[in-house]
Amino acid sequence: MSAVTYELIKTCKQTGARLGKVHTPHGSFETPVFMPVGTLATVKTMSPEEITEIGSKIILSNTYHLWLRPGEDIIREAGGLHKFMNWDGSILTDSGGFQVFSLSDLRNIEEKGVHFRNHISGEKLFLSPEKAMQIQNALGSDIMMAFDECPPYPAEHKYMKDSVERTSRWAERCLKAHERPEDQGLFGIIQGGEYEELRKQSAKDLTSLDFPGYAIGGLSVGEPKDVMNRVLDFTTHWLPDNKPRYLMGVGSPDSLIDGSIRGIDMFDCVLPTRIARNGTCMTSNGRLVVRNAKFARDFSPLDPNCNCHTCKNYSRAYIRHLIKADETFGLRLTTYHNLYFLVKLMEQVREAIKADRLGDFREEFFEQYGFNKP
Ligand SMILES: Nc1cc(CSc2ncc[nH]2)c2nc(N)[nH]c(=O)c2c1
Repeated sequence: MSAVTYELIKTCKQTGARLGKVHTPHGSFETPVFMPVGTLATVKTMSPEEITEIGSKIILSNTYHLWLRPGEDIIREAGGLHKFMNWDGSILTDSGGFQVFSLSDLRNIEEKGVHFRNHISGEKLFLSPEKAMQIQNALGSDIMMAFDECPPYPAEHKYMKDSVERTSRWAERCLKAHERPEDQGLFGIIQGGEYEELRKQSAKDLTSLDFPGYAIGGLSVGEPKDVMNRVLDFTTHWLPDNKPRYLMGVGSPDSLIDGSIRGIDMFDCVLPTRIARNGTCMTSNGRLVVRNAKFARDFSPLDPNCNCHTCKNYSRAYIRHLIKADETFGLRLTTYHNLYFLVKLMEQVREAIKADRLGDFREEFFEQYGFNKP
């Protein structure tokens, strides 16, 4: 019995969206779901209690970062990542390959794994499918990701084909190296760029290995949104209905809705927490850059339609003042609001699926948020 199982509850009659539930050793969560990112064992500026208060039941963390600092041995000795960070919900950890390519130089990828330079100390390091499994086993995450290569966008077909075939061989090595599949679910990651037959090959290779869930990787790497949507349209066809589908690194409110419409169940993105730290907020009427001078005497909430702690207690003028004064409390208020906004957005998506009207909801949300503006 896998540690992670999926329950398909219903499919939206108006779109390809699915209402489901994922069960892990640390609880269950409804899908489609947005997962806050806590790269270094914290969702930046938020306490675990606040993440729970916002309504999140699963967060992400990073194998690469925690391996480098503080080291998986310390986290293992603490009793695992849940105990170390005092979070008793579910945790998904990415496998490190993507972070090596986005953070380190001196990268040399070969069949055995990836040689690179530690982006903090400069020392030469090596990460392999086996090492990525060993680290995630030590972290004790509920959902582990296979070690993959996420090629740059765009990539030549020949390079992408060789990379997909290596990522499939690495996936098999991950399954062999994974110590406790009964305690931690391991998801395979589909690659293949924008090439339909490579996405089909990757999906067939990985679904033949029968992972408890599948991620669609290699997207949200700079490609236009219509390319991402086209790749989703044909890739989900080759994924089983009874397993979760996780679109990595996505995203913005429009991509969360469009990905849900295309049958994606799980999303993550650093966007809401990252833009919050420079004073940019997501609101039901579009983005609001609260540090702008025009809000200096605006005593209304960030979003008049939001019931979050920030919007019920603090004004744009006050939050602008804190951000301009580099007061940490300001970042906490914007981060709390942005995460609450996306968690609530996914609740609305799930409600729209229940009512078989996600297509109508998309039109209403896009209109109010301003996505349709030329
Ligand atoms: N866009 C994108 C984002 C991420 C990071 S997801 C994440 N890790 C930690 C937080 N969020 C990816 N990760 C992997 N392993 N493979 C990918 O193809 C890929 C693509």
